Amino acid sequence: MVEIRVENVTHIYGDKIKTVALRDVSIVFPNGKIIGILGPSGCGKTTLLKIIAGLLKPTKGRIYFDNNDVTDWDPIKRNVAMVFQFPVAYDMTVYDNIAFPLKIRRYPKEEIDRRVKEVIEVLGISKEILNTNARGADPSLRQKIAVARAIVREANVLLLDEPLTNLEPLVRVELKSKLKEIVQKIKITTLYVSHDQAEVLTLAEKVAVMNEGRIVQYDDTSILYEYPKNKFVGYFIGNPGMNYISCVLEEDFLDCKGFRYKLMPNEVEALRKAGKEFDLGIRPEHIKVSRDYGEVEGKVVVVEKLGTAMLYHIEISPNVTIIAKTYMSLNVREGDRIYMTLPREKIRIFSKDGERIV
Ligand SMILES: Nc1ncnc2c1ncn2[C@@H]1O[C@H](COP(=O)(O)OP(=O)(O)OP(=O)(O)O)[C@@H](O)[C@H]1O
Repeated sequence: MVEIRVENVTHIYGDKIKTVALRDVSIVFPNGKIIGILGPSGCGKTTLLKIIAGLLKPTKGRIYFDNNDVTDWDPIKRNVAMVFQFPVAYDMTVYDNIAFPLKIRRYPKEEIDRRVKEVIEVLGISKEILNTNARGADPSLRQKIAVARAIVREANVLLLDEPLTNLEPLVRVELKSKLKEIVQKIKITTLYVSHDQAEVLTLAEKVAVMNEGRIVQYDDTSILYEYPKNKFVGYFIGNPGMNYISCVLEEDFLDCKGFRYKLMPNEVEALRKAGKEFDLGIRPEHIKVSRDYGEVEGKVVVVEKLGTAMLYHIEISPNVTIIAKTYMSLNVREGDRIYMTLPREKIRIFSKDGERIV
């Protein structure tokens, strides 16, 4: 296991039609930790993983494993293990599939046996199927075999690119907790890419959020959620994302059209430096809703269910609708009046160019 340092990496695909996939990315992935990479489709997540693995040479910039500059090393020399969305099962027995990386490195037979036994135990692969052909295995078993093959040798880095995406929900939960257990046990530096933010936020210790080829925030999961650096992260993290209400700074309050938000003296000072117009941000689950009282009044325009939660879309002034998420049913219908309380400690304020100020 190693610390991975990405320094000023830019990657451009194509000669005639150019696509800039990464723009001057610098980031450090600490030794032995599991780090998530989140971002919308096409933001450059897979390109970054391929560059770290040595499958792609960056157009510009360097990659370091500890103090070694590995930019010109091939994937084998880097000793990186990878698991992708569509697991590869070789046309051989389950045992041979798992033992493959050890056999090509000419490990002694007893050592191979010992390691295969260890990983099948951790992953819950039954001994009975070791001699069956892996091609016939169902998708969840094939993915377990792919993970087993990745961890059976002492790789420097484990790269997981959407490893659970094609699995049944129950198997996803099982394999997710096994992955966490494995990374904690063998302390391998792991990068985990997924579209599923809930999956990444529960597995990873720290998460890098990407957008348009850049890292926009790299923090502990609770900080990303509570203190998004900008409006993009506030909206991207969360389900649904953060609400934004545009407002204007007056003497010592924000005029949010439907209501006024009283500011503390230090907030007034910080906002004055940044201009006149802002966006007040609040997460749907932090809004307290009531049929009888609250500081902000609105009209329910849509009621929908999201799993066990209720989402109320509430119009607080013409063209301004926010979403409140609650796990209690209030027995309100579309068209009803509703009242909201916005807890001070949960309110964030962003400049018009999207950066968080308060
Ligand atoms: N081989 C390629 N040739 C040209 N453009 C490419 C190639 N691979 C990726 N791209 C482009 O580079 C950008 C980043 O792609 P990348 O696959 O790294 O994003 P991603 O965040 O992994 O997306 P997804 O979540 O959809 O897999 C996208 O605009 C994509 O279309």
